[in-house]
Amino acid sequence: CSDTPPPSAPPTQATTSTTAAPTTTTAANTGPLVSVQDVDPSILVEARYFTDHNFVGERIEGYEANKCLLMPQAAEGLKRVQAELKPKSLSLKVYDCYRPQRAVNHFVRWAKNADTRMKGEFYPTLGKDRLFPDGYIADRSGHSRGSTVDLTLVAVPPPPQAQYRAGDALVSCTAPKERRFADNSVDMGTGYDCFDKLAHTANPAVGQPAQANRVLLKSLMDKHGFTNYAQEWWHFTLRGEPHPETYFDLPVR
Ligand SMILES: C[C@@H](N)C(=O)N[C@H](C)C(=O)O
Ligand SMILES: [Zn+2]
Repeated sequence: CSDTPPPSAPPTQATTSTTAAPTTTTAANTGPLVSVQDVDPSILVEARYFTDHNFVGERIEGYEANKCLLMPQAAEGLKRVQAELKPKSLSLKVYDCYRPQRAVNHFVRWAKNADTRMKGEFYPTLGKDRLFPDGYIADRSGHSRGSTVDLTLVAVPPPPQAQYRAGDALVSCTAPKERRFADNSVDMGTGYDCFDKLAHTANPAVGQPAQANRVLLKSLMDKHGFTNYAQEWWHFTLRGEPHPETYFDLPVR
């Protein structure tokens, strides 16, 4: 089954819950969220929305650090997946974890403006006006509930990661791995946040070994309690998540 993002009118504010009592004692106020690297330091973090290398082309509001915050239950699930990957000389790399509601609101504002500077890589075949209606971005995202994560697989030891600089030439995320942006991940058939049918997890047009890599990631995540979103091979939500109705707005710091 898939975690279908519910359609709804764009919220102007998070429903809740910045007032929830903190359950951790970290320096930053992370409410009930924990840093995944405190739970398993071997999990790689490349928080794309903290950088310019994303579909908007600039750092997204609410991301103040290269950190992955999640509910403890979700972080523990990732730790179990990581343990299964270790004998295969593979690691998880997370691209996005908890997403503040203000970041979602930034996406909503961006969708209404005329800027298409990142189209060539991230939505090469779709108008940006289709990204929300077609389900590639949600105006009420599971990420804001703290139990949804975008992630991939990386070989261990991890190859060096290329750095994107604003203004670099863009290559379609649907291009073969050798031509598209040099992510240090294994081949998943498309780049991250590739808003295209080729990113649909079960798309048979994806070649081997990318298809096998998708199956491996999905099956291990499923085994440890996460459900994949059928339109995005990288997007998973914890079943039985602890705050299914709460859209948090604490910054990631
Ligand atoms: C934007 C993309 N990374 C993503 O997470 N999409 C889903 C549908 C979401 O916004 O929740
Ligand atoms: Zn996602």
